[in-house]
Amino acid sequence: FSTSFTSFARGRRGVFRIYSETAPPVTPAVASVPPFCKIAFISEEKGRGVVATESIKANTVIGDYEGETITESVKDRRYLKSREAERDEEDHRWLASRVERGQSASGDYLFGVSGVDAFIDAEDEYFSNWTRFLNHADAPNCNVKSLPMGMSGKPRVWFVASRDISPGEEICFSYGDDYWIDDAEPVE
Ligand SMILES: C[S@@+](CC[C@H](N)C(=O)[O-])C[C@H]1O[C@@H](n2cnc3c(N)ncnc32)[C@H](O)[C@@H]1O
Repeated sequence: FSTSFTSFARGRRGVFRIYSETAPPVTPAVASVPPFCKIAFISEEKGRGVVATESIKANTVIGDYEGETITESVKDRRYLKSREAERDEEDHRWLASRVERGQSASGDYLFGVSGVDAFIDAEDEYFSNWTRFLNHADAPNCNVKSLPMGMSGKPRVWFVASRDISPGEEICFSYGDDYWIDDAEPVE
């Protein structure tokens, strides 16, 4: 099964700069980082990312992409400007909760899982884990895999090292061409 990474608000980089001048809060996503890597500020363009602190062997499963599992129609109401008017009370509560907790709502952390009407939204750091900080690279050192249903009964998306990774290297995967459709271009 293939999986696509989705962005709805390319160019809204402001959301990534909010924390760049002050220490970011230790959210559950930040606290979940495993011993073999750390979350670090990479650059103004990329924001934060994940850097290996230990050697990681090729084919190591490095982690699962965790977040809120939502349907395509919920995803569209939350993030598409053209569908904003269709938001129901729950959608409004969801947005207010993000704002209250200082969480962005850019739509840049969505994984569409093939074979099922499901997107994993890892934008909210209180409902996701460290893998939300993995940045894109054209020549990545890890691959992404997915299944429409894992042992939890929900879709499963996970990352596997595609080659040996050395301490100090940024851990990245390829978001795919569809992610960078608007004005923004990835940097290496
Ligand atoms: C899933 S987030 C990755 C974590 C993000 N860097 C952060 O600080 O929360 C995806 C966003 O990171 C930035 N990004 C990731 N890889 C990039 C790259 N190679 N070049 C430029 N921006 C990148 C873009 O703003 C993109 O929308």
